[in-house]
Amino acid sequence: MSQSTSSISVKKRAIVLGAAGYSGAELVRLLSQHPSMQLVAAYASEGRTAEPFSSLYPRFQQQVDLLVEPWRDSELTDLAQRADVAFLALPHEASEQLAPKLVQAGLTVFDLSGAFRLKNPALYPEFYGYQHQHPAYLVSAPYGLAEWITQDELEQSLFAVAGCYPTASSLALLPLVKQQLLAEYSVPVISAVSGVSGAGRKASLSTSFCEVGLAAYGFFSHRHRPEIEQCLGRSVVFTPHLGNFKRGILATIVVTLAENVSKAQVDAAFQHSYQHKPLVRLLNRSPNVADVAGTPFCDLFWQQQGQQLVIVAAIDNLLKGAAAQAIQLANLKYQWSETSGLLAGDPYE
Ligand SMILES: NC(=O)C1=CN([C@@H]2O[C@H](COP(=O)(O)OP(=O)(O)OC[C@H]3O[C@@H](n4cnc5c(N)ncnc54)[C@H](OP(=O)(O)O)[C@@H]3O)[C@@H](O)[C@H]2O)C=CC1
Ligand SMILES: CC(=O)N[C@@H](CCC(=O)OP(=O)(O)O)C(=O)O
Repeated sequence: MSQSTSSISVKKRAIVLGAAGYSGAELVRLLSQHPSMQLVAAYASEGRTAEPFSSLYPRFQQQVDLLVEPWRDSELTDLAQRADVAFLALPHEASEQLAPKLVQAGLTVFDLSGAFRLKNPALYPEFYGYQHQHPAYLVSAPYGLAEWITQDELEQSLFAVAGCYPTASSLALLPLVKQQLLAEYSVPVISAVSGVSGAGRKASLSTSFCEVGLAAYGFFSHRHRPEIEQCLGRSVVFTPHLGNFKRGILATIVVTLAENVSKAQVDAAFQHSYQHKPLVRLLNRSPNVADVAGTPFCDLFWQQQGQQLVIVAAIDNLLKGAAAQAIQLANLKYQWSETSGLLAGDPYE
């Protein structure tokens, strides 16, 4: 067997569902350049006609040559003979219906939606507006926060990739929670600003150019609050904001430390958590969304005064908060380099 044939034969064959959307488009871009995965098909909703990816996203002309086809459940027939891995960038309810079918068809599934993130099915009606139909998968699907996932969890076939605001918030807070550095009574206060791509590509008045300024929303009621609380095992106050920029999230988090926690202990908690994690950068200056937009990194910074600690986290919502984290999880699952396919060829302008 020639070298090129043998290297092609070990590649995982990937499909993307939701490829016409913002996070799906990032999956298509990243998978097209991934050394160990081959993107074999990309799908949008059933109502569409097949269209070149580069006509949906003209900046990819002469870079990504692929047809985005309408998804029909008939694709499930013999799918395992054509693909190994599915990345879903779909609305939550569509993912909830499709992911179990894809797993049963024999594929490994990385789901970017919130459909499998919450362990408690009773939370779905309140925070997602529907009754969960597949609670068994809520139990088995690992929560896909890549820096904190365990080897045992990586054995599973369905991954609930962490949400965008929760990725920034939990990466900032978990080192302190794990080292028990927070005051018992401290309720972390998370204020986070997202760019408009966080709301998806579909047109809506509230995200149109002339409407977006800078405003808070979702007070106490956003579906990411229970997700962050589940990840940390403690209550938080979470207030998202929509800002007038395209992509990125900046989360500013205020906590109260336990008595007598030193700066050295706080520094050590972050160093210990992330010293071997290539996609978390610990900064000695305040992070800027401009420095992470178009990258798979989470930038973290903290400042302490007595028992008060402010942590700032910045990510690209579509990358570390979605597509890049899904690929990072696949890299970990298949024991490739954690950053494989994530750092080269960044076309963001
Ligand atoms: N945007 C972000 O920052 C983040 C998004 N996510 C999650 O990723 C998912 C996708 O988000 P986003 O990219 O913003 O969404 P978009 O609205 O930009 O794209 C959604 C995609 O899903 C397709 N789709 C919709 N319904 C169906 C269906 N029933 N069957 C098959 N395909 C369907 C759409 O196809 P068509 O265009 O043909 O309608 C489109 O391609 C969501 O669950 C979101 O919560 C996660 C983290 C961050
Ligand atoms: C700006 C904006 O509207 N953001 C979305 C969250 C982004 C997203 O799609 O959420 P997941 O990460 O859970 O998938 C919102 O507030 O609902």
